[in-house]
Amino acid sequence: MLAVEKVHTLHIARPQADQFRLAALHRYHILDTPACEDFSFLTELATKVCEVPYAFISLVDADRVWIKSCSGMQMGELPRGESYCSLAVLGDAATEIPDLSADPRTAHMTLTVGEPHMRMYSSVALTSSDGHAIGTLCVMDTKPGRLSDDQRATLAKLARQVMALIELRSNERNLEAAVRELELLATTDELTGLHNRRSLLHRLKFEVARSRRFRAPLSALMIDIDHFKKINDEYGHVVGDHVLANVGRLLRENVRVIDMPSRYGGEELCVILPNTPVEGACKLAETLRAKIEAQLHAAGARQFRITASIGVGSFNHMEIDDAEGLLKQADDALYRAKRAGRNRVECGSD
Ligand SMILES: Nc1nc2c(ncn2[C@@H]2O[C@H](COP(=O)(O)OP(=O)(O)OP(=O)(O)O)[C@@H](O)[C@H]2O)c(=O)[nH]1
Repeated sequence: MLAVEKVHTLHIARPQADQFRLAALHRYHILDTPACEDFSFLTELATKVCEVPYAFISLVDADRVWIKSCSGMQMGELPRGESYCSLAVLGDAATEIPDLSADPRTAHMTLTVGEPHMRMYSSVALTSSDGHAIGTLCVMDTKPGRLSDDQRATLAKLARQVMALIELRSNERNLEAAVRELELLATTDELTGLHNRRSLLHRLKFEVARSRRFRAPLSALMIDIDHFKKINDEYGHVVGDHVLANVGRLLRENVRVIDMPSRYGGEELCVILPNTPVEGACKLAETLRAKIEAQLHAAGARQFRITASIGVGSFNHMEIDDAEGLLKQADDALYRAKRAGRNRVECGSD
C-alpha cells in the first residue's frame, strides 16, 4: 500500500526519531558537497526509466531539503515544509502521490501551485546502513498519474545504487582522513609536536637537492639542552618531558613556516633552514638561544630556567655536499659550543 493512502495529517510532523535520522544523514558528510557526474547519471536514468521530465536525489536535513542532483530543472535546496520528500521520509519505503493538487498535504506547496505545477510524485527512500530514511530518489511529472510496477521496481533499484554511491563517497572520505592522520602520526614526535627524525631526514634530502638546483644556501641548527640529565635527576622524567615539550613549542612558534623544526633524538633538536645563509642562521640561533634561556619551566610550585647550546651548519650552493655533511657540520659546531662552556652558539666549520 502506498504511504499517501495512510497519512492523514496536514502538517509535516517530525517523528521523535528524527534526531537519529539526522545523525545518520550527517554521518555521510554529503550535504553541500559539489555536484558530481555519477549522481547526475542516476537522476537522468530515473527520468528515462520512469518516462517523466524530473528526477531528484533529495536529502532531508533539519530545516531544508538539499538536492544532491536533479534532472529537468536546476534546484539547490527547498525549505523542508515545501518539499514532498519531507513527507516521504516519514512514510513507507516507497511513496507515490498521483495528483499533488488533490492531496491536502501537498496542494499548497510552491512546486504544486507555482511553476512548473507538479502533479505526480513518486519516490523511494534512501536508507542508511542503520535503517534511517535520509532522503529520497524521486521522480515528478506535471501530469497526474502513477508509475507502472516495473518502473517503480527499477526506481527502487536505482535508489539502492544512489545509496551505494553515498556510502562509497563517505568511505573514501573516511579513508583519506585516516591516511592523513596516519601520515601525521608517522612524521610527528608525540612529546614535542615537532617533526620526528625520519621526517627530518626525508625533508633534508629534498632541501639539499633543491638548494643545488636553485643555487640557494641551506642551513641547519642542532640544539642540545644543557645538563638535561640533571633536570631529570633533580625534578624527575615527567618534568624533563615538559621541558622538552616547552622548548618544542618555542621552536615551532619562532621559526618561519618553511623552516622545519624537529626532534633529532633524545634532548637534541634540529631546525632545517631552507634558503638561509650562515649569517641568517647564526642570527636565528642566537635569538632562539636567548628565548630558551628566558623561558620559564615549572616543577610543582618551583620555577626554573634552562639553557641550550646550538651548532650551526651551513652550505652555500657552491659547496653543497649532502644531507649528512650538513648535519655533521652542525653537530661539530654544537660539540664546540658544549666544550666552550655551553649556553652559546657556534657557527660553521672549524
Ligand atoms: N625526560 C626526558 N629525558 C630525556 C629524553 N630523551 C633523552 N633524555 C635524557 O637526556 C639526558 C641527556 O644526557 P646527556 O647526554 O648526558 O647530556 P646533558 O645532561 O644534557 O649534558 P650536556 O648535553 O653535555 O649539556 C639523559 O639523561 C636522557 O635520559 C626524553 O624524552 N625525556
